Amino acid sequence: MRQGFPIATKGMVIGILGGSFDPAHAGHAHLAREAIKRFGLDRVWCLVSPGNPLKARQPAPLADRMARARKVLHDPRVIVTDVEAHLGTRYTAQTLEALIALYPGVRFVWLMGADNLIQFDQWDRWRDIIAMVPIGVLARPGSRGPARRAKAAQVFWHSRLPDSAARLLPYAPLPRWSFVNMPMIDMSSTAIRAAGDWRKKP
Ligand SMILES: Nc1ncnc2c1ncn2[C@@H]1O[C@H](COP(=O)(O)OP(=O)(O)OP(=O)(O)O)[C@@H](O)[C@H]1O
Ligand SMILES: O=C(O)c1ccc[n+]([C@@H]2O[C@H](COP(=O)([O-])O)[C@@H](O)[C@H]2O)c1
Repeated sequence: MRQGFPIATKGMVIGILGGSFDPAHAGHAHLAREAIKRFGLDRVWCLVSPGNPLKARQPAPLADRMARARKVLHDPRVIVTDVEAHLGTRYTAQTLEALIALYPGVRFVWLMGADNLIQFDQWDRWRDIIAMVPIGVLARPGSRGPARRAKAAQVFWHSRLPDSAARLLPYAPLPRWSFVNMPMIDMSSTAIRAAGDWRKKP
């Protein structure tokens, strides 16, 4: 595998948590651990995005966000990667197409907090994304109700796997998604940024 591309072997089940990670925090680490447990994943790849196409605000430099994410997400099963910068992709549909082609025999699951499901129908080619990989949605404070009423959830309601069957998500026929509840951590990058420049802190 080329430099900058995480290693995966055939048969592995990998959850992909895309995000700005501006900066990474305990909520991300918690989501990754819970996703491994609930969906029976071998690894979680945290894809530190060059920039969310829906966010006008320019994030902190990628290298700073990567360094902080590596500190916060220190778990041997969690890989922090800037693979989108190496692929040259910005939209999730493109990224997934590239990863699926590059890693034959690897099963990918796209992970997101419930807040992302609310605006998922605004993502580029969102219906293609749900046709490409199963989607695991994890509860986030304040977002559970609105996420259930989200357009994507409504349109694909019949494709929802119940929380109790979440371990089947990586293997279920597509389209398939699951919403799992978990003990929630009320943390956000927005709140950390509001408290000051996180790059100046140890
Ligand atoms: N506390 C949390 N609980 C559950 N999911 C979370 C939590 N924080 C972030 N996530 C999820 O992690 C992914 C990446 O999030 P992101 O990097 O945008 O962090 P954020 O805290 O939401 O940032 P911001 O406040 O800048 O929007 C998203 O799918 C988001 O829903
Ligand atoms: O592809 C899109 O249109 C799209 C629109 C909004 C967000 N995303 C992805 O969703 C992930 C979460 O983004 P963020 O900024 O909310 O952390 C990250 O991987 C983004 O690239 C993707």
